[in-house]
Amino acid sequence: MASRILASTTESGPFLSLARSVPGLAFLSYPGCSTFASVASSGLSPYKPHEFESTNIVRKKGQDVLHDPLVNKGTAFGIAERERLALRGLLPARILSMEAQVNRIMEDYQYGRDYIDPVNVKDEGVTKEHVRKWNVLQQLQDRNETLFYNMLLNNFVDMAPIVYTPTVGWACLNYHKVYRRPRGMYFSSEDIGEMNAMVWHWPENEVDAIVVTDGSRILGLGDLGVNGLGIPIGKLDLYVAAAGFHPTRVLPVVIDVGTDNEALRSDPLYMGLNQPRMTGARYYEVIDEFVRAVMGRWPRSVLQFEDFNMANAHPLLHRYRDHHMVFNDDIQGTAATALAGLYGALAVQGKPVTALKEQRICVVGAGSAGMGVVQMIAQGMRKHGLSEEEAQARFWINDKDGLITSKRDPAATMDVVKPFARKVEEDVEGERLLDVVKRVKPTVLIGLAGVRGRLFTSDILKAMGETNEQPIIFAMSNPTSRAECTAEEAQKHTDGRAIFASGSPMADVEMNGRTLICSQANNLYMFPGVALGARLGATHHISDNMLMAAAEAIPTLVPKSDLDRGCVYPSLHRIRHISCRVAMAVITMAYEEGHLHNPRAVAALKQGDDALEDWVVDHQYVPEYRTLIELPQGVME
Ligand SMILES: NC(=O)C1=CN([C@@H]2O[C@H](COP(=O)(O)OP(=O)(O)OC[C@H]3O[C@@H](n4cnc5c(N)ncnc54)[C@H](O)[C@@H]3O)[C@@H](O)[C@H]2O)C=CC1
Ligand SMILES: CC(=O)C(=O)O
Ligand SMILES: [Mg+2]
Repeated sequence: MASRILASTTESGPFLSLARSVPGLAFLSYPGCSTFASVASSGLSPYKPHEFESTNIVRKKGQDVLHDPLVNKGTAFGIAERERLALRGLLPARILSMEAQVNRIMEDYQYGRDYIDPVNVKDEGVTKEHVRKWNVLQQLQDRNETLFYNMLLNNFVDMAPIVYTPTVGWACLNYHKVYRRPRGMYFSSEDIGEMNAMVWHWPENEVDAIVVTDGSRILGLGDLGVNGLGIPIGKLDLYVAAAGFHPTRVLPVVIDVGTDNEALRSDPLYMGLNQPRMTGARYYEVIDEFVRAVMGRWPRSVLQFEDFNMANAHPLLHRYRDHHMVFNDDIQGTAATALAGLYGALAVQGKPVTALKEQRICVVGAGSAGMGVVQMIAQGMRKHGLSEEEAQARFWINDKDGLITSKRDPAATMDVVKPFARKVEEDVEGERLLDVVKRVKPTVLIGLAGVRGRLFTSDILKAMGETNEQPIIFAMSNPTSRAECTAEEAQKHTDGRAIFASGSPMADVEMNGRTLICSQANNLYMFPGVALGARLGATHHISDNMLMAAAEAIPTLVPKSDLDRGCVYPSLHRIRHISCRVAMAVITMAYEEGHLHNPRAVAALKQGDDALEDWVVDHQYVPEYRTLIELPQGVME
């Protein structure tokens, strides 16, 4: 071994002379330093000019390569390097040239975040202030996750709209421009046959929660391909902050099967496969292999499906839900959230939960979210005594072609919709929303269509106000640009009598000296706690009854004083507590259904609510600094 070592990151000037003049001195420069050390120790001259050309050979693997600025090439790593350096799965599929990478950074260098189309920013209901804050938090997350989560948890109401909707929508639209380093895993249809090996490139042996998207329906923004990864990242930020999952044990994933978004595909900065979206059996083959691979390595993990398009969302849920702890947030999380909100709204009206079965409910949007909501509310109505047919008859469902009736072509109607199609004598198939509202006089109007242009027009809102003392109006589409109406519009056209909630946060409305509350009807009330309950309880799967129990838990957390102000949901200031209660509801229902497989959860449950709550809280990650070194006994940190 060399007895004396000189280390430097530069190879010039005085260092080189010194290296040459001292016999036996090993000169360490990066990379390729080991060559010098061994040359020196062998007794040969330490200096051979060509050896100062770095050897380029990297001994690291996986994330250690990506996180080493001296060797990292990011999306420019070629296929062979990705293979040999265990990078497959850690980078998006498309290989970018250095020139493309330069262009991405140059735009930022020249114009800052302003180059990211300010019109687009405004259009999405996101301000420049949102973008600035997103940037600050994203950089912090890359530097220091403990600090990031400490801030997010302690400023949840202020910061959730930055890491989550609506700003996350903007981040997804611009992901190919704002991308700086990878986060999470990337699988693609090119990886068929390789996924079982690729999952081992992820450095963590323990993963408790995975959120996966195929980017096909990102919020109401459509097909964004791999740009959609922003959503699993944002959701898992909330898993950590809101529910207390450990940040090293959550895994965001995007599955790249191409995109039908041609503008994105042809953008030189886009990082996904340059192919149309894959469909049919081959698509399911990709997803099956992915599920097998992640569940093979992390069998105790919860797997949340997020923002899959309508054609695949239901089939995928049913494909896996009996075999793994799988749930679809858009179908089930949204459904439980909407039901919880309806119970909350009834409480605001001073009515009992049983009044659910008296509601006439008009739903706009018959996709994953809309039909999930309809099914769960119907299940709630059945619980309160209605037959299946009676419950179905309390819904009027509208899609892009208007009111759905039994006259609709069955081939063009999803199976989940058919039982709710109006069974009518008169021909009202395709009736316009305004006419439906005027004719039916619904007590509840729910929007989950996800389209631009306010679907709840002033006439529709006025009609709701004319027939209801306190109309219940939930404009649940995200992000803000896709909401069916604003809180202000809802209140203005109903003389301030609406019980209103929106999917993305909106400000309360000041009217005639009163503050009219805008609640946030978003599945963030559900998914962190549902996953926490399932993971802690080892529930094997996630049943509809568990989600129903979670939905019923939420309204009990709204204090009377908040109900009097018109709040439909508990305050997000208490998100940890809310997620804990949701987790407890899931655990309790799992026990009743015989699916609570963690004996410690069973033991806590049997000691009563307080003990169960303490047990759940004990398992929640707290973002505080802990010492990272072993200290001798008696030595304080
Ligand atoms: N607040 C929340 O927690 C959640 C909100 N959402 C939002 O719901 C929206 C829809 O999501 P998915 O159901 O998954 O989408 P989807 O694509 O599965 O369904 C959209 C539905 O809207 C209908 N539609 C389209 N244009 C319409 C129009 N002009 N009038 C009436 N209906 C129309 C379509 O026919 C389809 O039935 C998105 O904006 C999404 O962000 C989804 C999940 C949770
Ligand atoms: C909130 C959510 O999951 C969505 O808008 O898709
Ligand atoms: Mg979603």
